[in-house]
Amino acid sequence: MATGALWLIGAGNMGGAMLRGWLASPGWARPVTVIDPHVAEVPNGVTLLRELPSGDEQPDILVLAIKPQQLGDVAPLFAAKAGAPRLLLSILAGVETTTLKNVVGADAIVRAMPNLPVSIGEGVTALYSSDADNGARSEAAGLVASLGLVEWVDDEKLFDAVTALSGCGPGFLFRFIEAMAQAGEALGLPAAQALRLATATVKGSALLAASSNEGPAVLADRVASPGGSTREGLNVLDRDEALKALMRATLLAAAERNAELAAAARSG
Ligand SMILES: NC(=O)C1=CN([C@@H]2O[C@H](COP(=O)(O)OP(=O)(O)OC[C@H]3O[C@@H](n4cnc5c(N)ncnc54)[C@H](O)[C@@H]3O)[C@@H](O)[C@H]2O)C=CC1
Ligand SMILES: O=C(O)[C@@H]1CCC=N1
Repeated sequence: MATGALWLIGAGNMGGAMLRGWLASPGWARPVTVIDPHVAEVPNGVTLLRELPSGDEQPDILVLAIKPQQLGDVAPLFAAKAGAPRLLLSILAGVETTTLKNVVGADAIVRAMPNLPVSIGEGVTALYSSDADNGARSEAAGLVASLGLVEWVDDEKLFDAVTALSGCGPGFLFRFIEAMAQAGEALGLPAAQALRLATATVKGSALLAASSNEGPAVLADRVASPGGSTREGLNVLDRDEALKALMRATLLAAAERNAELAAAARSG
């Protein structure tokens, strides 16, 4: 297991989730420094700094996990440094490689789009790099492998799409669970019980879909006996492609926002 120092700039919702995932992964051996002016505490063994150290010291791996709108705050600190990290892993939605190269630099830059379940090793991390060699690519992939599924994206233009799907996706699914539970409640179930049923149903269905050789359309048909109640419910979701149209509009709105964030970061 690699042992070079890792600096994590920003340990909020997502940086914190990655940190928890890494520290829980077997054999994790890198010394970690969190740089965050606001985070209340960090796990045992992790160093906390309130700002990027001045001077030319650089880590082996720098993980950038601030908000895209906060990039301008750290830019002058990086500009003042003579060197650059060996590998930069940026999880900033929308912010492109060219912008990262201008602001931070690094021998190799890899964009990563994780999602919140990385904190329990069940996440998805999409990766893209225009300049990393095979060694740096496998190092980046190895870094996130313990956090769940890893998928490379070949074209940076598709990064906004994976961000909308798997990066934002947990947010949409949490909303779905909430809506399903509330619908159960409207049919008379106690709220807490409805939430338990909805959460376990989504979990079990996702596990089954992930382990099955059959696609979700076939699996849905397995639940829907002809003339039965599931079919009546599916008819509501399928009428005028109601659910599909809603998901298309949802992902499009998220992808368009990523493109706006990229444009803002480009213009500094
Ligand atoms: N929340 C999510 O599910 C996902 C977020 N992302 C990306 O992760 C990044 C962070 O998002 P969240 O964690 O949700 O935001 P957040 O607001 O929870 O975390 C940002 C952290 O950065 C810290 N910070 C602010 N200014 C700083 C500075 N100058 N130096 C060091 N740290 C600073 C804040 O104190 C905070 O702890 C964003 O770029 C977002 O696009 C990517 C995938 C999923
Ligand atoms: O909402 C956001 O901007 C970030 C990007 C992916 C998930 N959360």
